[in-house]
Amino acid sequence: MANQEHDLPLYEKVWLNHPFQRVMDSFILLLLLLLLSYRVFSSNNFTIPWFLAFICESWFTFTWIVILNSKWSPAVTITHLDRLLLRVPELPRVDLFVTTADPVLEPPIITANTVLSLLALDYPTNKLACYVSDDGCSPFTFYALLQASKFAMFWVPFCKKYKIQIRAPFRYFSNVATTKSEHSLEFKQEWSRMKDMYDNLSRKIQHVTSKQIPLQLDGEFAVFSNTEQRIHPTIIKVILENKDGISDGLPHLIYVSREKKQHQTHNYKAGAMNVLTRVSGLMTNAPFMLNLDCDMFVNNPTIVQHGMCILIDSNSGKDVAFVQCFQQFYDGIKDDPFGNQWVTAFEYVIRGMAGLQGPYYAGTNAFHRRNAIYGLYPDEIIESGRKEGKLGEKILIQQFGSSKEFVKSADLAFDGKTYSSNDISPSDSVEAAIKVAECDYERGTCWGKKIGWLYGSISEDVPTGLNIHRRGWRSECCTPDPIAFSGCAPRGLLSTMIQQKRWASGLTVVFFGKHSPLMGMLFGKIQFRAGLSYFWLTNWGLRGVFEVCYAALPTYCILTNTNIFPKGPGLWIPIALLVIYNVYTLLEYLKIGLSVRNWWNNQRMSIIRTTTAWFIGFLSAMLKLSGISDTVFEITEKEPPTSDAGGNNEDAGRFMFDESPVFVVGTTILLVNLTAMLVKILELQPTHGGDGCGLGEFISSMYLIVCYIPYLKGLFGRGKYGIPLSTICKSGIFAFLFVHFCRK
Ligand SMILES: O=c1ccn([C@@H]2O[C@H](COP(=O)(O)OP(=O)(O)O[C@H]3O[C@H](CO)[C@@H](O)[C@H](O)[C@H]3O)[C@@H](O)[C@H]2O)c(=O)[nH]1
Ligand SMILES: [Mn+2]
Repeated sequence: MANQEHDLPLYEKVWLNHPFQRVMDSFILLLLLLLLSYRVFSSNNFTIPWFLAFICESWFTFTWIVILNSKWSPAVTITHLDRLLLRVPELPRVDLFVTTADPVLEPPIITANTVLSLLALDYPTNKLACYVSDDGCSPFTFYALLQASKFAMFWVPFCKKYKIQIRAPFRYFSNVATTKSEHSLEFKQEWSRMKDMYDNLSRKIQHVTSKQIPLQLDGEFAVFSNTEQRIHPTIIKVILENKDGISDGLPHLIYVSREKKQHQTHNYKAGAMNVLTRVSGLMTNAPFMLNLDCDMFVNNPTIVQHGMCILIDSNSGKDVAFVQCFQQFYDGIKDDPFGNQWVTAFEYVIRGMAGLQGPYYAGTNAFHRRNAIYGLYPDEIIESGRKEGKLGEKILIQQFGSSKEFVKSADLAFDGKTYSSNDISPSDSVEAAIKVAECDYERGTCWGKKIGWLYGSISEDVPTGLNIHRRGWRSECCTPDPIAFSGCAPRGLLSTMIQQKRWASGLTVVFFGKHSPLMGMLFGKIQFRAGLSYFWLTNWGLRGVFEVCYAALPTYCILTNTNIFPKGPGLWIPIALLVIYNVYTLLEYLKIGLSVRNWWNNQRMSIIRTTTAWFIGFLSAMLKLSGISDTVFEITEKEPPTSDAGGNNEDAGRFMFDESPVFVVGTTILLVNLTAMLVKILELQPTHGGDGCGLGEFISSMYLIVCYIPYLKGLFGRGKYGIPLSTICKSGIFAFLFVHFCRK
């Protein structure tokens, strides 16, 4: 009987079928092809604009095929915790990674909450170790973790005793009403005690970070004296150590700030992740790792069990390298005005990828198999060991660096062996760990090139995932109820644009680099459809170029009184496309319970984002690829938890601008279109013998203006709600040049 239970699968994968979606997708594709053939076969004219339109539309058709390919075989995974729990003694160890990089943009209280939610996971605590990487080298962050670890001694038992779901205290206390009568008196008392303790904790952290109370850099903190954010030696501190290996205590908690030297690149988050991988390899060497950004917290305390159901399943889990959970956000502004909650992308595209070789790695909310990160191929594993003969120590040192201790741990990881619980005592390995966190450690090794998190792109997540898929691994989504993790999305237009620009730029570098999906398909084991679905993601920057070009065409036509769209019956093709595409996407939104407003906001933002942030991102990627300037990882600002937890301040959802070049592009597009409208209405168009501009161009230009209405308001807005004068001037010059060039 027991044996039989052992054979039951721990998870199942179910493919979904959406016939309506397939019909609509195909119909839209048909219309696109019709439009293309119209262009080819109409003897109308073969002018440059006509040709450009053809190129752009071919691109859009290709993009549509990519999207349709990604969406067509959606799958969900169903995990069986009950079956896993029959094997509790054999549950594998899991190392938990959190990254933070700036105590101002990422308030330490947020990181502390992430860590608290991890410490309180429903998983044997002797099998967990939590590592925090602090690229900010901030005594404040360290202080916050130290205080949080003291609070954890009360918080974790409280959560487990009362089966609390949300174990990040700031969220728990902000949205749970606990004075309900069904709660016992004992619970209410403990609840208030916890709340007082948490308030006290956050007040202390607040006082220190706001420098109301100066932090003395002595004792535990002495290592932080004489450090600068970008120049300091490695600091590793074991904050909590589960010395007796008890399963219902607290996990290990380790603070890591890798060495930084002036003028030495540190490869941003990818560099931090590789250091965490090595440090944890020395200390606990768990076969699996979970990585979270500091702005995410555990929303489902059983999530590690869910993840393990997939990864240790003896059948279909064998070739799964990582398990990706959706990125979902709390306190999202109503109706998603800046389009950064990505609900439909996860629901349709990423679920779709899950039915192919698997979702891409999104940088956070993912469980990784350690030896896959170390470069193992799935077919090198047989049963629990490694098939091929062992790599010699010499080769391992070449690949993994000169730490003998680390090489030994990597060797164990390759063999699928782990340290026995009794051997684990993180504080014994601090010295060796400091060494592997040094700047020069990676020199000449394969870190960041072939193994670990890959360097070179500021969207390190995508090439890292591609590199894993390239070896023939699969990945899976894990979407339990309640949702696995919850985090904060950028709150304003500015931070959204910074994030979008970074993604587009990083993804473009990937697209043209040696870790591109195409290379993975040609020379690696990325399956055809999976590789194609990666195009959806890696093409974001390129999409910006085509959309800017396509946006310029109708205005050019209006200004010069020419046309790119068919006239007469042919006009119905683009019009039908516009209408049907919009109705179809609207239905997609309604189907998963989103509002019409949400749909429109996202629709509009997709135009604004593509033509501005993605376009600029593409340009910056080109500068990087041609070696002119490097790109930097600009960190998204995270809002500290405030008293008005609903985010109901008056600025929420309002468009605010600054002097960033992304707004110059948008304002230019708007100004050019307004000019074109003016020219049309005042009938200032040149007259010539040819075929003049028609309804198609007019509708396109109007549609763009409607999308850009927030910018139109910004032209007249004041203060932060207005587009800065300098931006308007720059855009004015660009717009003038464009109009002038057209009229010539
Ligand atoms: O030098 C750095 C820069 C950033 N980070 C960390 O990277 C994470 C992500 O940074 P954030 O500013 O929050 O960026 P987002 O745009 O929200 O992140 C998304 O995009 C990134 C790639 O651009 C991915 O790494 C993330 O996982 C993904 O959530 C945070 O934990 C940072 O602390 C570092 O550790 N070191
Ligand atoms: Mn983030």
